Amino acid sequence: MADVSTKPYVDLSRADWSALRERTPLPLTAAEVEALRGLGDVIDLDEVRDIYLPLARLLHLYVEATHGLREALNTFLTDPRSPGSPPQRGTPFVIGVAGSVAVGKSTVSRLLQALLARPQPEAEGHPRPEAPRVERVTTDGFLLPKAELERRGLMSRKGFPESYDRRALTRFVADVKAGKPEVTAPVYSHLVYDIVPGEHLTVRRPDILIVEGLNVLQPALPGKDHRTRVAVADYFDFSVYVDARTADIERWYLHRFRELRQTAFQNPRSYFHTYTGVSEEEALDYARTTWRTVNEPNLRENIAPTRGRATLQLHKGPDHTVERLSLRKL
Ligand SMILES: Nc1ncnc2c1ncn2[C@@H]1O[C@H](COP(=O)(O)OP(=O)(O)O)[C@@H](O)[C@H]1O
Ligand SMILES: CC(C)(COP(=O)(O)O)[C@@H](O)C(=O)NCCC(=O)O
Repeated sequence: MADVSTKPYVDLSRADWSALRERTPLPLTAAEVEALRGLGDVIDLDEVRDIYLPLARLLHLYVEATHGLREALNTFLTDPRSPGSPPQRGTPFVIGVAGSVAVGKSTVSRLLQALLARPQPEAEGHPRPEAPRVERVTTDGFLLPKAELERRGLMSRKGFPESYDRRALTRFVADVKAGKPEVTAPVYSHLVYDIVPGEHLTVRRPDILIVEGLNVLQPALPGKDHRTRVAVADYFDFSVYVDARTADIERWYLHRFRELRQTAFQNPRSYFHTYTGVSEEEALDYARTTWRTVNEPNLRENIAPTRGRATLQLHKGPDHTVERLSLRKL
């Protein structure tokens, strides 16, 4: 597995990576397997064991290392003239999850949330740490409201960087990262295809925050005054790019649309309810057009170019199983 190349990433085959699970303590208990099944996704349990358990272990190592850095910072900041000067409190560890529409970001994020929230093993000489509190937010809450997208002529650019209130998203993550006791985010409804007026989600100083969205690895826009602005990714301690071949992602997108037509779209309040009253072929034609004119160009122009900014790239095969991984060297 030795990697002597000068590339910024270490490439690991599935076999290399899954061998690391031998070093991952705490295999899943039967109750945890049941709980994971209850997440609502069809996740193969071998995949959880071979790919996502080692990933959760790696993330815990990063969290611990970050705590170590904070202690070093506190030592540095301690004023020798007033030894009682207050130490900096720990701030949440922030993980970004990026990738195309329908590549599996939500599934990976929900899984990581469940795995990271498991109680951690006792380290020698230390009391058993409490199970971390892990919160998850999706960036769709920061999409501009439908009326505003219509006003700006952006309805066919939904998911493109300009369809979001990027400042509000960055401010949200900056506030969480800074340790604010309560930070709120707007909520998007896939049912009505719009922001829900008056609804918010509140994040209260979690140990770990997962921020999932198409554009979370986008660099900052240059400021009007040419001063550098910050982007949401500047607050990430770790990031994952979920990668797959475009033809596979299109197939997953169409498959999900077909499933939603049998379930969520049946609700008369659904924005897509009309697609339950036409033939499957007609409904799929609409989905294919949305893929070809919105989601695929967004992937090509905006999302895929951010892949090289991620700490870890998961490369999926046609059946969602991870075939290879690229882990950034520090
Ligand atoms: N690991 C996986 N195994 C099987 N199916 C998956 C997996 N990940 C995602 N899917 C399926 O692929 C589709 C897209 O996944 P989703 O997590 O909703 O994507 P995104 O959040 O990127 O839009 C869904 O139908 C989901 O059930
Ligand atoms: C809501 C989305 C922009 C994704 O949001 P996000 O990743 O920011 O949470 C996307 O799922 C979407 O609805 N795109 C519009 C095109 C389509 O209907 O597929």
